[in-house]
Amino acid sequence: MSKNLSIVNKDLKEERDKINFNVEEFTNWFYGGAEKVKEKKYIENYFLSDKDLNLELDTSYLSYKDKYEEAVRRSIVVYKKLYKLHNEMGGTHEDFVKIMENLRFTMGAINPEGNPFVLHFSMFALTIMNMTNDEQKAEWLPRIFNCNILGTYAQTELGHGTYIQRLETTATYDPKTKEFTLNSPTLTSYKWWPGNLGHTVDHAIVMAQLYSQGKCHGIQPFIVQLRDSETHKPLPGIDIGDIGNKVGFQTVNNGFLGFKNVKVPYKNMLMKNSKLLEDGTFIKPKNAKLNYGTMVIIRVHMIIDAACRIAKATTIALRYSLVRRQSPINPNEIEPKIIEHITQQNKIFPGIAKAVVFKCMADYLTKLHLSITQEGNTGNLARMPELHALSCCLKAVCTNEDAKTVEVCRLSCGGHGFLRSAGLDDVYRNSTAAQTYEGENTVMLLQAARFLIKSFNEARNGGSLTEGVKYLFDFIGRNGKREIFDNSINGILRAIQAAAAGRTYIAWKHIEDDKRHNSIEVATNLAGVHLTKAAELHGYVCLLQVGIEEIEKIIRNVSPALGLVFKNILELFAVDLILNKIGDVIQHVDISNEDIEKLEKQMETLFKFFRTSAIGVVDGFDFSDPIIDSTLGSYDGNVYENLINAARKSPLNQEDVNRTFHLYIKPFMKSNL
Ligand SMILES: CCCCCCCCCCCCCCCCCCCCC/C=C/C(=O)SCCNC(=O)CCNC(=O)[C@H](O)C(C)(C)COP(=O)(O)OP(=O)(O)OC[C@H]1O[C@@H](n2cnc3c(N)ncnc32)[C@H](O)[C@@H]1OP(=O)(O)O
Ligand SMILES: Cc1cc2nc3c(=O)[nH]c(=O)nc-3n(C[C@H](O)[C@H](O)[C@H](O)COP(=O)(O)OP(=O)(O)OC[C@H]3O[C@@H](n4cnc5c(N)ncnc54)[C@H](O)[C@@H]3O)c2cc1C
Repeated sequence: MSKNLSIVNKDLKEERDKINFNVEEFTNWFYGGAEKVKEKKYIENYFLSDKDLNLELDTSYLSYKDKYEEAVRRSIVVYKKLYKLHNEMGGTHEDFVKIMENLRFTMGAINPEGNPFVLHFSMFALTIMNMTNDEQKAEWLPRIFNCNILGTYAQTELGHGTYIQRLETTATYDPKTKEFTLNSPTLTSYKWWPGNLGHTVDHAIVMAQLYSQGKCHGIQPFIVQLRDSETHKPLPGIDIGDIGNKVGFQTVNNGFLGFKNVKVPYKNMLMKNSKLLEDGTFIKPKNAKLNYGTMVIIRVHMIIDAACRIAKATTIALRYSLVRRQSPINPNEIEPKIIEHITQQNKIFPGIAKAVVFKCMADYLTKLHLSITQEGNTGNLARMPELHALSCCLKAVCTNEDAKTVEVCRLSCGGHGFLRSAGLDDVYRNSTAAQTYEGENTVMLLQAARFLIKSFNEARNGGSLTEGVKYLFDFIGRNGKREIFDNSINGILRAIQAAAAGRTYIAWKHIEDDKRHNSIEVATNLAGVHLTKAAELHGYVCLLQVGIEEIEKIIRNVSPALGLVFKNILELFAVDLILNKIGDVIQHVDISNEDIEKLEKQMETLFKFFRTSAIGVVDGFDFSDPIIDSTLGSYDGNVYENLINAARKSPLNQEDVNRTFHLYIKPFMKSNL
């Protein structure tokens, strides 16, 4: 997609003239190579240039219902084109995934408040791909791929989202009719939240408690038809609808769903993992948690989403900060660009570094997921808990950081940041939604902490540990002595590791002490705050460790000028991290006041260096103007023209006197009260 062709603001041009590395080289890294960048630009342009999308229409002014209808209309334009492009590209599955992955971000510009088909093209399809036997794949995949049926993933209920073992929807098998009967026995058993469920899809993966031969066999996935394929009317026994207005995701069409004696054929239970014989005999899977697999895949994908939201928000905040002038630093000088205020740099530069490090982590986790899945396909499930713990931990840490950073970016744009046209509100709403969906973040941290405590026990007993938690051995080896701080990047990593291990030890000790008077479960609950802190610190250890490893590799493969920028970014991430976690570090590391002052000074030096590179890095994220969709963050930096133009489009400005004046205001003013 070409940059905006209008004249670039002179302050922004002056900044770009000073960039001392090759921006394109950075972009090539961010998207995985020059070929991928070309592909991304092509796909973006292919979709966004379509006039039928009518992207001129600002949907934020529409009613709830109109927003949904417009989102469906636009999505259909997109998906028709997707299939056309897929055919042109050769029609392989890889081509499809390639388009989908690029489309994910383009979709944000097309449906800023969410995509009413996202669950079909993600959780629904992925569950069928990964949890079915061969016959089921043959039956369902072509229909899903061709969109002859549309589906969602219906797990959460009114009463339970986190504790999925206690979901209440039942699926009772009758071997005589070879059917399941689905029921929602209570109000709290109603499915509640599934995206696209309300009025869009006609099928769902339904997670329900399986009853057979008089016993409950835990939650299992079923594919269930919900609406008639011709009329789209709910089928008999199905009570379905939209859950109403939300904080965000307005056009995702999250829904509710109740069942009353709904019959589902035998072949519709997904049977790759658990199996039910036709006579009703249940055969347990190798690991009961295999049914949670789709959630793991999506959590892995959520890290790159977090990186991209931060990249987008920092692009807006930085470009704006380079053209906005306010408050002279020296009283007799002209007002500087607001970025010259060091506090502004402190708000934005660490965010840019996070986007880069999260992208490194997303690449790492994607590879790890692939390799553990391949092991799983050969029957080796040994590393499933490690992947589960890591994906929970990073999903929580990255989306928490994401929401925090996006909000700081909004604040860094002052009053204008509060305008919808600034483009930060939808990013924030999507960030904060991600803190809850696919596992509430506290709960995710507690899952990761379980793994940490297990590993700590293992380390104490001289057992073996997975690579990512080997630092627990160092802590135990120090035998109560504190880690000595040294001010290098690896020194910072060791300090954060010591803090994470130390907090794990505090949580472990808390549990051990409380166990004397309580059950292990109660003792674990009482240690909850320590456990979440330990898991959070562990997440930062992983990010820094992977950041160091990946960025060292990158530096070896890019030009020296870009290498220096990456080095600067890594140090920014590390120093910002240790200063933010200094309380935890002080508890477990021998670090002096002078060391801390040195770190603070180092941060200032890092800011100074990054001051000239920052614009190159955010330009290198390569968000085109339609994707940025921001009056403050467009490539040309013409923020004031953009702001007034956007304001003029307000529906209230389409007439110079609003009817409420004659209806209410004038009579009120003339009434003399
Ligand atoms: C048409 C063609 C398409 C082609 C497709 C191509 C697609 C390619 C592109 C893909 C693009 C992707 C795009 C992504 C965008 C997606 C946008 C999505 C929009 C939003 C959708 C939102 C959806 C949802 O929210 S779905 C609902 C999610 N719900 C949750 O997350 C619930 C959270 N709760 C849990 O996960 C569990 O209940 C848990 C883990 C908290 C506890 O479970 P439990 O059974 O009660 O477990 P417990 O007894 O406590 O034991 C813990 C024990 O179990 C181990 N464990 C748990 N889970 C796992 C696991 N998954 N794997 C391995 N082990 C696991 C855990 O380790 C503990 O072990 P021990 O400590 O040893 O006991
Ligand atoms: C935008 C959005 C989209 C969604 N899309 C889907 C979808 O497509 N399909 C689907 O099935 N679901 C979907 N969900 C549901 C989502 O997965 C759940 O809301 C989420 O897993 C949290 O569960 P909950 O709502 O039951 O929260 P609760 O578990 O009730 O959480 C409430 C509070 O209790 C705390 N808490 C709960 N359990 C524990 C514990 N064990 N230890 C400590 N604290 C605890 C939590 O930390 C939280 O503070 C969506 C949700 C949202 C917001």
